[in-house]
Amino acid sequence: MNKKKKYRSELPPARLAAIDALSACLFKGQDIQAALDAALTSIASGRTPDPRDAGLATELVYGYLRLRLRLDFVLDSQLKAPKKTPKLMRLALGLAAFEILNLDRVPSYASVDWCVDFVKRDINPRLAGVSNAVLRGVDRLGAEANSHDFYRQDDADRDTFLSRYYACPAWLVKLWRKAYGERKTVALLRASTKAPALGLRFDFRKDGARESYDALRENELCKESTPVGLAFQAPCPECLEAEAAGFAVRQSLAGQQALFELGAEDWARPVWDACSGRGGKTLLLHAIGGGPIYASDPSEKRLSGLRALLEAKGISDITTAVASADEGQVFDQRFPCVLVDAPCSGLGVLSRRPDAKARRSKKDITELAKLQAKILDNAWNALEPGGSLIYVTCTITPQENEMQVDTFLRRTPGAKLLSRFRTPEDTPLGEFFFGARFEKSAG
Ligand SMILES: C[S@@+](CC[C@H](N)C(=O)[O-])C[C@H]1O[C@@H](n2cnc3c(N)ncnc32)[C@H](O)[C@@H]1O
Repeated sequence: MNKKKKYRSELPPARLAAIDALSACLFKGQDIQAALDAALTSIASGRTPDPRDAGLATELVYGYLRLRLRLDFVLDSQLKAPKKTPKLMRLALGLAAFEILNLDRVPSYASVDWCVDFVKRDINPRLAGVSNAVLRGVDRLGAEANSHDFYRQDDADRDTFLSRYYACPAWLVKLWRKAYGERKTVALLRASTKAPALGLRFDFRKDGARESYDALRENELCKESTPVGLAFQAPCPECLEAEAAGFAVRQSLAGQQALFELGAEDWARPVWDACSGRGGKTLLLHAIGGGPIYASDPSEKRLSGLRALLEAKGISDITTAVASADEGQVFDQRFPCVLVDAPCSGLGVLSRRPDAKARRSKKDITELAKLQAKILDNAWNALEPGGSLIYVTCTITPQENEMQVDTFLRRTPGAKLLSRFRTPEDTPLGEFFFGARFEKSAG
């Protein structure tokens, strides 16, 4: 039997799934959640994966991605030839270093063992000794590797220090410091290194859901609420029960807050949700104000997810269409309210989508800002006089947020800014949304 195959089957399942998912994400550009789902299905040979393996693999993958640049700096301090290290070996070492420095319940020797065996059997036997030495070195560093001083020992400038310590690409640190200043940047960076709050949205049409919401709001782990949602510092058994009973589904509370802050409870119907995706916000709007709602998205896959939900819930007053919203008329009518939950760089939700740190570049922001501007202009054309256009992003860049709003107002006669919202920097939710509400003059 091929040695490589033999060892892969011996690698602890959660580590195997984590390495496969991270390789697919970082080396082949796949979406991390899709890659993790595929890896977990594969280790369970197509069956439902063991929940403990799935839980550990998820913690490893997301924890590693949140701290990847910091872990790389730690590895570089221990490697004699960092640039010559094969990328799969660096990934395995980084994952093991993450366990050693951040997971108290995993003994260091266990992390060293699986990683050294993996390097020996799956990468190159001659690199096993180096791997062992590097990980022992990381273990000796201990708490020092999580201290500020470790990342500025070479008199690194402030941007470099922040980039290393908070594991964030230097271009983004620079952009945030210039646009938003020191305090806000550090708050954003700090949030990006931690898991976000668990957000739930309740479906009060389900018997028992209201009681579950009321009881859970009193739970000590509950951090914030909206009229239909709650956020928890960490998943508690009662929240998981509420999900299992069908009372609630996961949905970012920061995203819910943005809609409520922009007056979602009063938006006139019918609403056109022009970037509906799988319909998280479409269903929230339906829950608080009913239909009719028109939902469209260019992604057939995402929209079919929404259609399946509508069928399962027996909702008939949401009409769907696969369509881009950046040009032409999608539905054959005008609307008193249009929601543009825009495609964006996602830099406000790095805690939930840490793969964006590796995938996004400065150039993407310019491209996305152009697309957002086109969608805004086209949505404006579909708006009735006196109607409201709502613009929402889950990112933090001036080009996609404040500047986007300002330039839209400048080039659009009859547009008035009614309100603007930004998730406060001291939010306990770990995620940041931006939104604006425009009104079209009635004349
Ligand atoms: C932030 S996500 C929307 C999330 C969704 N509203 C929800 O709450 O679940 C942005 C969406 O914009 C869609 N999109 C990308 N390009 C678009 C375009 N040209 N016109 C309309 N939507 C677009 C993406 O497919 C994606 O589903």
